[in-house]
Amino acid sequence: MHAYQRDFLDLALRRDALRFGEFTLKSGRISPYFFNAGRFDSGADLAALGSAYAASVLASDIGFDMLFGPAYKGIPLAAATAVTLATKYDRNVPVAYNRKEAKAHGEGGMLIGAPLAGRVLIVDDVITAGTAIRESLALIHAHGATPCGVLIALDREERGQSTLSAAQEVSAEFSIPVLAIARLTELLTLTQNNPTLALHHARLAEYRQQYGV
Ligand SMILES: O=P(O)(O)OC[C@H]1O[C@H](OP(=O)(O)OP(=O)(O)O)[C@H](O)[C@@H]1O
Ligand SMILES: O=C(O)c1cc(=O)[nH]c(=O)[nH]1
Repeated sequence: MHAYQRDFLDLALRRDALRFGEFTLKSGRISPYFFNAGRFDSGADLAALGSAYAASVLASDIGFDMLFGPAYKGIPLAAATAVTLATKYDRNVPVAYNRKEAKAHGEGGMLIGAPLAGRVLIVDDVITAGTAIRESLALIHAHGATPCGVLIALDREERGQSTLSAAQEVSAEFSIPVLAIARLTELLTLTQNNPTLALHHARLAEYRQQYGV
């Protein structure tokens, strides 16, 4: 495990953004753990996340013109990443978000922020079965823009529509990279090696047997 992955998982555990128990997921799967990016709820937390996301994408060879943060939790993550890119790396990129329900008054519509154009990098919190990312990809295509990659904090490494993981499927089907700061693999390593988390390890491993790749 890399130091930046441990730092991210440690922060998530300290903030209770990573919890163990029984959680129903968007896919209907019942999971023994849950990543709630909404717990990164201070300026300092968002700055730390923005730095981790920005560093990950800049260390990759993904070329991008703008960021897109899917509602809801992708919104502050894309914003934090855009702020870091501008303030730390002198790279001012446009940023856009969507609404879950269309707005019928004022400016109206589903999209907020910069028009979707050029190479769009999706910034979200987590990928499970890939539904949210596929919706974002469809939205970007529908606006005539080009998705160029997906940047997430946690890849749960779960099966999508085939025997591949959702991240692998999206990557192969759309010919784009899916970059994650950490994966279930690192979480399993952490829970195995940390005495206070060891009791969760078996349930995570069992869940991986059921839904993982
Ligand atoms: O890969 P998937 O199976 O689609 O699951 C992952 C998605 O589920 C959550 O979104 P959700 O819309 O539930 O919640 P949010 O409004 O809190 O972002 C999460 O933020 C991911 O976007
Ligand atoms: O699959 C989901 O719905 C999901 C999983 C997870 O760990 N965190 C989250 O916000 N959603």
